[in-house]
Amino acid sequence: MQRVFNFDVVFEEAASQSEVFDNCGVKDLIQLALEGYNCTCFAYGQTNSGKTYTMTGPPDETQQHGVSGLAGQSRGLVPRSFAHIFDLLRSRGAQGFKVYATYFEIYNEQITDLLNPRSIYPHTIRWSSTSGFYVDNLFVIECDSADDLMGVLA
Ligand SMILES: Nc1ncnc2c1ncn2[C@@H]1O[C@H](COP(=O)(O)OP(=O)(O)OP(=O)(O)O)[C@@H](O)[C@H]1O
Repeated sequence: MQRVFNFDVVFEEAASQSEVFDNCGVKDLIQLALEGYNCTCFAYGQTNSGKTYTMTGPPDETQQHGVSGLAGQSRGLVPRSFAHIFDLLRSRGAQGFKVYATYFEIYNEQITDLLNPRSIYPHTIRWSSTSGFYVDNLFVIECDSADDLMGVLA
Protein backbone atom coordinates (compact mmCIF):
# COMPACT_ATOMS: atom_id res chain seq x y z
CA MET A 1 0.00 0.00 0.00
CA GLN A 2 1.28 3.43 -0.87
CA ARG A 3 0.52 6.45 1.29
CA VAL A 4 1.11 10.08 0.52
CA PHE A 5 2.18 12.52 3.23
CA ASN A 6 2.23 16.29 2.90
CA PHE A 7 4.73 18.54 4.64
CA ASP A 8 4.83 22.34 4.76
CA VAL A 9 8.64 22.35 4.80
CA VAL A 10 11.35 19.70 4.46
CA PHE A 11 14.98 20.53 5.27
CA GLU A 12 18.06 18.91 3.83
CA GLU A 13 20.31 17.00 6.17
CA ALA A 14 22.89 19.80 6.02
CA ALA A 15 20.42 22.61 6.81
CA SER A 16 21.83 25.06 9.33
CA GLN A 17 20.12 25.96 12.58
CA SER A 18 19.48 29.43 11.21
CA GLU A 19 17.82 28.06 8.04
CA VAL A 20 15.60 25.89 10.19
CA PHE A 21 14.70 28.79 12.47
CA ASP A 22 13.97 31.12 9.55
CA ASN A 23 11.84 28.66 7.58
CA CYS A 24 10.18 26.18 9.94
CA GLY A 25 7.35 28.53 10.86
CA VAL A 26 8.31 29.29 14.45
CA LYS A 27 8.75 32.99 13.66
CA ASP A 28 5.14 33.08 12.48
CA LEU A 29 4.10 31.38 15.71
CA ILE A 30 5.91 34.01 17.77
CA GLN A 31 4.20 36.75 15.79
CA LEU A 32 0.83 35.11 16.42
CA ALA A 33 1.63 34.63 20.11
CA LEU A 34 2.27 38.35 20.42
CA GLU A 35 -1.13 38.93 18.87
CA GLY A 36 -2.70 36.83 21.60
CA TYR A 37 -2.94 33.36 20.11
CA ASN A 38 -1.85 30.26 22.00
CA CYS A 39 1.03 28.65 20.11
CA THR A 40 2.99 25.44 20.49
CA CYS A 41 6.26 24.33 18.99
CA PHE A 42 7.20 20.72 19.66
CA ALA A 43 9.77 18.27 18.40
CA TYR A 44 8.66 14.72 17.67
CA GLY A 45 10.78 11.86 16.44
CA GLN A 46 12.53 8.65 17.31
CA THR A 47 15.38 8.59 19.77
CA ASN A 48 18.65 10.15 18.52
CA SER A 49 16.90 11.85 15.61
CA GLY A 50 17.96 15.37 16.68
CA LYS A 51 15.07 16.79 18.71
CA THR A 52 17.25 18.23 21.45
CA TYR A 53 19.83 19.49 18.96
CA THR A 54 17.16 21.27 16.95
CA MET A 55 15.45 22.79 19.96
CA THR A 56 18.49 23.84 22.00
CA GLY A 57 21.73 23.21 20.09
CA PRO A 58 24.72 20.93 20.47
CA PRO A 59 25.83 19.82 23.95
CA ASP A 60 29.19 21.69 23.73
CA GLU A 61 27.41 24.99 23.47
CA THR A 62 25.01 23.97 26.18
CA GLN A 63 27.93 23.50 28.54
CA GLN A 64 29.60 26.74 27.48
CA HIS A 65 26.62 29.07 27.41
CA GLY A 66 23.89 27.41 29.44
CA VAL A 67 21.11 25.89 27.38
CA SER A 68 22.88 26.59 24.09
CA GLY A 69 23.49 30.19 24.93
CA LEU A 70 22.27 33.16 23.00
CA ALA A 71 25.47 33.34 20.98
CA GLY A 72 26.76 30.77 18.53
CA GLN A 73 25.79 29.64 15.04
CA SER A 74 24.63 26.27 16.33
CA ARG A 75 22.14 27.52 18.85
CA GLY A 76 18.74 25.99 18.40
CA LEU A 77 15.16 27.16 18.09
CA VAL A 78 14.65 27.94 21.78
CA PRO A 79 17.40 30.56 22.28
CA ARG A 80 16.72 31.99 18.81
CA SER A 81 13.03 32.29 19.69
CA PHE A 82 13.81 34.02 22.97
CA ALA A 83 15.90 36.61 21.13
CA HIS A 84 13.22 37.00 18.45
CA ILE A 85 10.47 37.66 21.00
CA PHE A 86 12.38 40.59 22.47
CA ASP A 87 13.51 41.84 19.03
CA LEU A 88 9.85 41.99 17.96
CA LEU A 89 8.78 43.69 21.17
CA ARG A 90 11.57 46.27 20.80
CA SER A 91 10.79 46.86 17.11
CA ARG A 92 7.18 47.58 18.03
CA GLY A 93 8.34 49.96 20.74
CA ALA A 94 6.18 47.74 22.85
CA GLN A 95 4.76 49.42 25.90
CA GLY A 96 2.69 47.42 28.29
CA PHE A 97 4.07 44.03 27.31
CA LYS A 98 5.25 41.77 30.07
CA VAL A 99 6.93 38.43 29.42
CA TYR A 100 6.44 35.67 31.96
CA ALA A 101 7.98 32.22 31.88
CA THR A 102 7.10 28.90 33.43
CA TYR A 103 9.03 25.70 32.83
CA PHE A 104 7.54 22.28 33.45
CA GLU A 105 7.77 18.69 32.34
CA ILE A 106 5.01 16.19 31.69
CA TYR A 107 6.39 12.68 32.01
CA ASN A 108 4.23 9.60 32.40
CA GLU A 109 1.29 11.96 32.76
CA GLN A 110 2.88 13.53 35.87
CA ILE A 111 3.59 17.26 35.84
CA THR A 112 6.80 18.52 37.47
CA ASP A 113 7.49 22.21 37.94
CA LEU A 114 11.12 22.43 36.83
CA LEU A 115 11.49 25.83 38.54
CA ASN A 116 10.21 24.41 41.81
CA PRO A 117 10.51 20.61 41.61
CA ARG A 118 9.73 20.12 45.30
CA SER A 119 6.55 22.15 45.14
CA ILE A 120 4.02 20.85 47.62
CA TYR A 121 1.14 22.10 45.49
CA PRO A 122 -0.49 19.79 42.95
CA HIS A 123 -0.19 20.69 39.27
CA THR A 124 -3.22 20.06 37.12
CA ILE A 125 -3.93 20.93 33.50
CA ARG A 126 -6.90 23.28 33.43
CA TRP A 127 -8.80 25.35 30.93
CA SER A 128 -10.50 28.69 31.28
CA SER A 129 -12.23 30.88 28.73
CA THR A 130 -9.78 33.74 29.43
CA SER A 131 -6.49 31.82 29.66
CA GLY A 132 -7.14 28.74 27.54
CA PHE A 133 -5.16 25.69 28.71
CA TYR A 134 -2.78 26.20 31.60
CA VAL A 135 -1.14 24.32 34.44
CA ASP A 136 -1.97 25.63 37.88
CA ASN A 137 0.40 26.36 40.77
CA LEU A 138 3.49 26.77 38.61
CA PHE A 139 6.34 29.06 39.64
CA VAL A 140 6.20 32.10 37.32
CA ILE A 141 9.14 34.37 36.53
CA GLU A 142 8.87 37.78 34.88
CA CYS A 143 11.59 38.18 32.23
CA ASP A 144 12.86 41.52 30.89
CA SER A 145 15.27 40.11 28.32
CA ALA A 146 16.20 37.04 26.31
CA ASP A 147 19.04 36.52 28.80
CA ASP A 148 16.47 36.35 31.60
CA LEU A 149 14.60 33.67 29.66
CA MET A 150 17.82 31.73 29.15
CA GLY A 151 18.37 31.98 32.89
CA VAL A 152 15.02 30.27 33.46
CA LEU A 153 16.25 27.27 31.49
CA ALA A 154 19.72 27.16 33.08
N1 LIG B 1 21.51 18.82 12.63
C1 LIG B 1 22.50 18.21 13.31
N2 LIG B 1 23.78 18.46 13.04
C2 LIG B 1 24.77 17.88 13.73
N3 LIG B 1 24.58 16.98 14.72
C3 LIG B 1 23.32 16.68 15.03
C4 LIG B 1 22.19 17.27 14.35
N4 LIG B 1 21.06 16.76 14.88
C5 LIG B 1 21.45 15.91 15.84
N5 LIG B 1 22.80 15.85 15.94
C6 LIG B 1 23.56 15.01 16.87
O1 LIG B 1 22.93 13.72 16.89
C7 LIG B 1 22.90 13.21 18.22
C8 LIG B 1 21.46 12.93 18.64
O2 LIG B 1 20.75 14.15 18.67
P1 LIG B 1 19.74 14.53 19.85
O3 LIG B 1 20.33 14.24 21.19
O4 LIG B 1 19.33 15.94 19.58
O5 LIG B 1 18.55 13.52 19.56
P2 LIG B 1 17.16 13.38 20.33
O6 LIG B 1 16.13 13.16 19.27
O7 LIG B 1 16.93 14.54 21.25
O8 LIG B 1 17.41 12.05 21.14
P3 LIG B 1 16.59 11.43 22.42
O9 LIG B 1 15.18 11.20 21.96
O10 LIG B 1 17.32 10.17 22.68
O11 LIG B 1 16.70 12.44 23.54
C9 LIG B 1 23.58 14.25 19.11
O12 LIG B 1 24.95 13.88 19.26
C10 LIG B 1 23.46 15.53 18.30
O13 LIG B 1 24.50 16.47 18.62
